[in-house]
Amino acid sequence: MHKLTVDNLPSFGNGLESKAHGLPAGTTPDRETETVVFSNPSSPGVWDENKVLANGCAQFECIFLLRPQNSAHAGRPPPLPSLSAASERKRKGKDVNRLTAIEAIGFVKIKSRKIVVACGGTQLRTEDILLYYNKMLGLAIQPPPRARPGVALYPPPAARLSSDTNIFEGLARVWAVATLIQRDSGETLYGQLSGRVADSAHPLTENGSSGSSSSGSIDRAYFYFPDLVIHEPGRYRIRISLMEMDYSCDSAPDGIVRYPNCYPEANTVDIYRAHLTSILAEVTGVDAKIIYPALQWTQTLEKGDLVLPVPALRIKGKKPNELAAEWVAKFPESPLVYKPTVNGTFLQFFFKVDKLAELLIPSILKRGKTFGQNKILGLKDPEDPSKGCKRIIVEFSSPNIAKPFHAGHLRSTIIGGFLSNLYEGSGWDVIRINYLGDWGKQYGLLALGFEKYGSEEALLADPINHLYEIYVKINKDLTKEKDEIKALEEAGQDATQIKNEGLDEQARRYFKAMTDNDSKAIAQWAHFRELSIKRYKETYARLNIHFDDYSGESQVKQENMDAAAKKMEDMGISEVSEGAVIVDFTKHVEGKAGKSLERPLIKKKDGTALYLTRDISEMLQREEKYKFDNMIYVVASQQDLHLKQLFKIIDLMGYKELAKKIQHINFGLVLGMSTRKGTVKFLDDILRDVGEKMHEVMQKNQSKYEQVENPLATADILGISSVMVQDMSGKRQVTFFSSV
Ligand SMILES: NC(=[NH2+])NCCC[C@H](N)C(=O)O
Repeated sequence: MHKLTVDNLPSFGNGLESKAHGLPAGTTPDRETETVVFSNPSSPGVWDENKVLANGCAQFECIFLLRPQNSAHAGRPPPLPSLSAASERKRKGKDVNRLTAIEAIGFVKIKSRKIVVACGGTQLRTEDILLYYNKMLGLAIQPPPRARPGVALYPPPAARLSSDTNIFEGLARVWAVATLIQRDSGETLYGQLSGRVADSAHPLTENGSSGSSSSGSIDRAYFYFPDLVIHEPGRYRIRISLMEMDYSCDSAPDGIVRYPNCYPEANTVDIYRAHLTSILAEVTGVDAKIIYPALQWTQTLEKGDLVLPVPALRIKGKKPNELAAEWVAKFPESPLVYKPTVNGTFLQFFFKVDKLAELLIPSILKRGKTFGQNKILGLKDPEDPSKGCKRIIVEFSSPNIAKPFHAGHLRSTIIGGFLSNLYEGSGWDVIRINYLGDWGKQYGLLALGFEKYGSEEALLADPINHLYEIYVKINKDLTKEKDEIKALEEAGQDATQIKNEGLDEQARRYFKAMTDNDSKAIAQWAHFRELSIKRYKETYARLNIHFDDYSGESQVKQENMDAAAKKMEDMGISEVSEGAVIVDFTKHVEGKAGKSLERPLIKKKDGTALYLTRDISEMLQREEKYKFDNMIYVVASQQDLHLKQLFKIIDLMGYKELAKKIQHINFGLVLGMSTRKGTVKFLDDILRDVGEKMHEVMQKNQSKYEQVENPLATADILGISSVMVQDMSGKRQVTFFSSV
């Protein structure tokens, strides 16, 4: 961009303005005079309360009489354009000389500092001028002395802003926009003025360099329009409008429509959506409320930054592509977007890049770590923050103690972590729950295994791996026992003794002791659980993930399961089948849907509860404990059926409100997650492996590698990040292959 400083800012220079400024003719105003012309009470631009317009803007104006004469500026005026015979005739017939009369008008609204232009609003139009400051502002406009149709105005119009208060801090949000107006009728002439019609403020400090102000001095800024072209001869006024974006959004003044879901203060793209909506409402004649939600993000940038599917505007009787072409033809010049393009039945919008950067970068700098967050979304009542925010439970990761932390758990951890952060960034109160697999007969078996193979020392040193080793060993023993029983029975021999005293029976009894609250059994189990959680926490911390509640299957209270079972029985949801309790969905849900839900077990013959039984009561417990507004289960799609059964049972039990609040977020499995070493069993191993792989890759470029300060730690972070990013970049429901 052309860079201006105080010294090369084109000066007024031709003496004509001095007349308009009340200075003796022929004098070239010095810089100070130029700048403060409108705050000079004797100048024509004096503030006049009587001119407060209906829209709340005060207007003061200064007419510059422009006649041909030698200008004093250094640059040469551009050559006259060669005019076509037709326009030459038109020009002569209308007795318009080659110069276009230009009038500059400044509008300044002086009121409270509150201002809304783009805030959820519709007002980001070139003709809108809303600058609210609590102190007087001076606006000086320097029009060019000559203007020729079809040739860039020269010297380019520039506007200066001055204030005796500090305006620099708000300057990133101030823009000036040039609009061409028919001199007599006052009509706004879209399409007749081209070039860059909008500019953001360039701070101007006393010493001439851009930057922050020194306190006590007058803050000044300038706006510059280097390439404005008026196409047809005529008499015009150029209006320079100042506008300030207000991203704070705590209130919208009367008359400004707020689209639902429009948060420009949090999301710069919403400024564009609001802006496009106001233009499109005019161009299409469709209600803005229909247009705004129809403007969508694109998947890839070559399709534009925003698209409008034309059929979404529900216009009957015309083909969408014809409508699109019509609208493009009518689309006015915009400071923010290029003319849209038609692609099939879509209108594609491309943002003007320099403006986007000017809007986006200050917003990023200002908001720092909170950039991208929008806490309003999570409010119970967006109009009244005192009512508090909504609460969501995200249940994710949920590994099983003493069993491998497999790829499914990893994906659940990553997706659940992201979801939690997204909700948190959206202002929800997020409760992260890890629902551990920590209950059932297998934990009785694990305790027996520990008696046989365990060591307290090894347990303390590495609980997760040690418990897993024991689990593998004791399961081997169990398989052996089962084989023995099978062999005996096949040989027609009696296997009762093994059945009554074997490992399986002992495990059952041990687990029974656990459910009966036997203190010794419970203490041992709790010890395993605590040590495992401690280690999990350390690993999760490497992923920047934490949980608010380590719940688990063990935490479901027996009395709650009894109550739920009774309720299901009373309501006729469950029934006894071959000594066990089941839910036969074909009896409750008609047709195919009922059939596909199958006939899950609720209680085994021996009266013990199952995975599904525990999930039912756990959900009711969570509702009681957390009084959540929504709950998400992040679980692999392998368990789709389980969760469908769970949700349906809750619905059948009459918890209709609860049933509406719960959601299963599933995902495909990651296949081929084994690694080169074939030793990946736990999250720690996965993270170690990806770190090592990353380190290998880094070493391939030795010269770069040497520049890395702490290569191992860097590789570790890069490895973890790549695992997370790779997961999120793939489609959630797709099963994909991955190998380290
Ligand atoms: N509420 C639930 N059932 N959550 C899913 C738990 C996942 C289970 N622990 C597993 O590893 O398969």
